[in-house]
Amino acid sequence: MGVEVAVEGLGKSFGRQRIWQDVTLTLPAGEVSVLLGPSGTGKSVFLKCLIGLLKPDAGRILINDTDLVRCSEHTLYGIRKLFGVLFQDGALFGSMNLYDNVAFPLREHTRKSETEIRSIVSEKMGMVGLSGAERKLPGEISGGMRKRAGLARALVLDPQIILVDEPDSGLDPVRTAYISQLLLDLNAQLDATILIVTHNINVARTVPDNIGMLFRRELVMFGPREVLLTSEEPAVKQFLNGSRIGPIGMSEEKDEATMAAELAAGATMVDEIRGVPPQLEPTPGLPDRQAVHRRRARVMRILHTLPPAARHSILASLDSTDRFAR
Ligand SMILES: Nc1ncnc2c1ncn2[C@@H]1O[C@H](COP(=O)(O)OP(=O)(O)OP(=O)(O)O)[C@@H](O)[C@H]1O
Repeated sequence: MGVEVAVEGLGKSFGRQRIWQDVTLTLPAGEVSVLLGPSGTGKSVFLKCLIGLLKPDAGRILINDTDLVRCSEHTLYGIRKLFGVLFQDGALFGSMNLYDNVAFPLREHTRKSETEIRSIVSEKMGMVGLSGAERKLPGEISGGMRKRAGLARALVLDPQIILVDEPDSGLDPVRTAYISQLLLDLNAQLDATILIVTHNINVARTVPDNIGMLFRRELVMFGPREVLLTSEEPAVKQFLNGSRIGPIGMSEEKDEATMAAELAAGATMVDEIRGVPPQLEPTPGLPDRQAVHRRRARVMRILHTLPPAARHSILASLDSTDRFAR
């Protein structure tokens, strides 16, 4: 099963530019979480802090009781092996075919024989639907295939935490739907903790168990998907509706005067989308997601702390058996 990642009071600046501060959240073990936020709010910086590529200025990142922010290089090297990362463009080596790209971490970090490597590479390429494409070069395949190859490479060391940076960037809506399904299927098969960074509203609405959002250099909220999807917080509503109306402006945030002028002019969101759509389920034939059962128990424990709309939505999503069992 995946491991929990607890982030406490994290802050990061570059020189005098503060990216975000006081970010506190827990990625529950084995669950799928999404981190949303307008462009430039520091989502990728957050991912890089999680894997120790950037050092936060404040706070802690706890994994298996080790604080990544303060541990030795040696310990960090060990903890990094728990992670699989899919970077935006797949980050493949252009001169290597897909097989060698996917095999690369195994050849670098393990002493496995070429026979063992062949079996792992073909298993992972099969999982992402790329069997048969082993001899292709990254330049010869589509962006969607490159992402899937990057995902296969992220999986070869059997990660317990998978970080995915904008799986939808550069993909059409149909390919985005396929990669969304793939991420959920992988969660069912591996039970790994997954964090997806995106600004794709459909991915946020249908894939994760938990959602958070960065805005104005802070984490606006993080919690069960129902909390953010039913939120009345203006920035969250605006973002989920992809609307110009609200506090998010062209260059991150609007001033009060502009917002007041919009309201005075009677601006409203066109066709506002509300409610909590059903979450994607694993492809038939795959195992159940273990995370669903753990999450249900976890959410029921914190139900009384959640806003009424989220509570209502969670209770409505439970079937009669669940209600009976409570
Ligand atoms: N190594 C770095 N040195 C200095 N500034 C950086 C560095 N990396 C990122 N930044 C700055 O941090 C801010 C946040 O960048 P980041 O790429 O994390 O945003 P993002 O939310 O992922 O954006 P997008 O959705 O557009 O990908 C930007 O202003 C960027 O210029």
